[in-house]
Amino acid sequence: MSDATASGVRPVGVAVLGMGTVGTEVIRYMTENAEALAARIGAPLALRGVAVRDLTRDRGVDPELLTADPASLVSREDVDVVVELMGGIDVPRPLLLEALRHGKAVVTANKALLAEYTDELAEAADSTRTDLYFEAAVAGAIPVIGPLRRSMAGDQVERVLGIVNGTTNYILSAMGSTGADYAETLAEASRLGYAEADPTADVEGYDAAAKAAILASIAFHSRVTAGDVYREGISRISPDDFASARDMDCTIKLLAICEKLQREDGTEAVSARVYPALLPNTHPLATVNGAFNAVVVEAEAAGRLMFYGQGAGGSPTASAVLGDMVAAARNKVDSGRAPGESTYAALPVASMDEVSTRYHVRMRVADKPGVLALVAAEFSRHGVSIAQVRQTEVEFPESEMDDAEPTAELTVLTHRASERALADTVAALSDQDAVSVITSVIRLEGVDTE
Ligand SMILES: NC(=O)C1=CN([C@@H]2O[C@H](COP(=O)(O)OP(=O)(O)OC[C@H]3O[C@@H](n4cnc5c(N)ncnc54)[C@H](O)[C@@H]3O)[C@@H](O)[C@H]2O)C=CC1
Ligand SMILES: N[C@@H](CC=O)C(=O)O
Ligand code: NA
Repeated sequence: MSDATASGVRPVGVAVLGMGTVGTEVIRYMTENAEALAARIGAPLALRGVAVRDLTRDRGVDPELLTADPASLVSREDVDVVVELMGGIDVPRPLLLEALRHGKAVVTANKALLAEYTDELAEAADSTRTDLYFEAAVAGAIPVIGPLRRSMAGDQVERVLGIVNGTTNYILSAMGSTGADYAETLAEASRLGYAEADPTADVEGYDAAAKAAILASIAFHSRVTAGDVYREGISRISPDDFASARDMDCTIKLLAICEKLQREDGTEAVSARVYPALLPNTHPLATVNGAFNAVVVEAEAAGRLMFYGQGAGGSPTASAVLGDMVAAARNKVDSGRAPGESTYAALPVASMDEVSTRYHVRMRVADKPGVLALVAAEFSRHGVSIAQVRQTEVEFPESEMDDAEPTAELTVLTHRASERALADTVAALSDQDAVSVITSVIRLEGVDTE
């Protein structure tokens, strides 16, 4: 990227903070496609500096551009756009506030930061009428933030349902299709550059929860933070759960569900939740596998939309970062502005107790007369209607036959019920002597019937 052009157009100065999986690809494409990007922007991009931790590594970038001091880049006169690809919260947060308050546009992929501090960052951007772009923060390469912020700004979004974490989808897809080992598949996802620096963020649902918070905030024009999102990860999902899913012609996906709920008093609230769920094989999201993501948006005027693509990986994510960079750079050339953030609706966040869905409960019970009736009575006592029941005898190894009590595996699929009623039912069953263990409770989503 040159610092001047034959036409004398002032270049748009870019600083990149972090040159890891995503940053490396962003800089590669910036360099390889410099002319095309300049034509689209109306001016060339000029890489002013790259913040890295290790200055000694050869990164294919002019060593003169490398710095271990990201703060030195964010307020430089010759920097117009700051691209943050470091991750984490405590280090990038002050850096990006400083950049925005100096009128630099910010492009970031940092969902953990945005899920907590979008309001503060947006306010800083407004204070100097500069831009905050973050398409890469949710669902990698998939353009879903832009459509929600811009294309659907005139519609009434009712629900956003998606697979928004590539690492867990890669793991669950492998477990479901080949019975792959959880730990080995997670290690492979890290090797492929899908997982966060700490993969706990992925497998315990924190990453998906951060993305759900961002989606809910934009879709419902309200402030939803990661802490507002009900979150379950996938580490408890077992091969037996997949066997059960197959028996029901279902698969298991980690879903992010953001929706407006009508409360009993007629007011609206926002529910945002992330959990592994059974999904019928006929559902469009059931065929989203590997590190792919997909987001289904349901809106009053548009109806149902689905956005699909690679949700993780350095190159796919770089696509979204580069798109934002072009937009931010064009705005610097043309004095335009990115779509703003509006939390005017200020809807309250619903508690999980206000959510109702369907549940698949698996338990080990004594195989003797009256147990089935006892279990059914507990569901009935808590107002949970049973849709299907399945009981199979448990086979014991020869060596355990003499001492083993006849035991059965009992599976109950419910009709729609409240989280509270289901939780109370499970607690009551756990207290029953005839129920030795509740082996799993998984919600069933994507089924329109009650
Ligand atoms: N990997 C992926 O598929 C996606 C990642 N993201 C997000 O993009 C961001 C970057 O992700 P990755 O590139 O995968 O992470 P990474 O861990 O591969 O790269 C981060 C880089 O930033 C550097 N860094 C961290 N703190 C620094 C500091 N104080 N000074 C200088 N350098 C520093 C690290 O040394 C590392 O090279 C994260 O916020 C992540 O959540 C978003 C979408 C997809
Ligand atoms: N670790 C994340 C990266 C993209 O956001 C994921 O697996 O989706
Ligand atoms: Na995206």
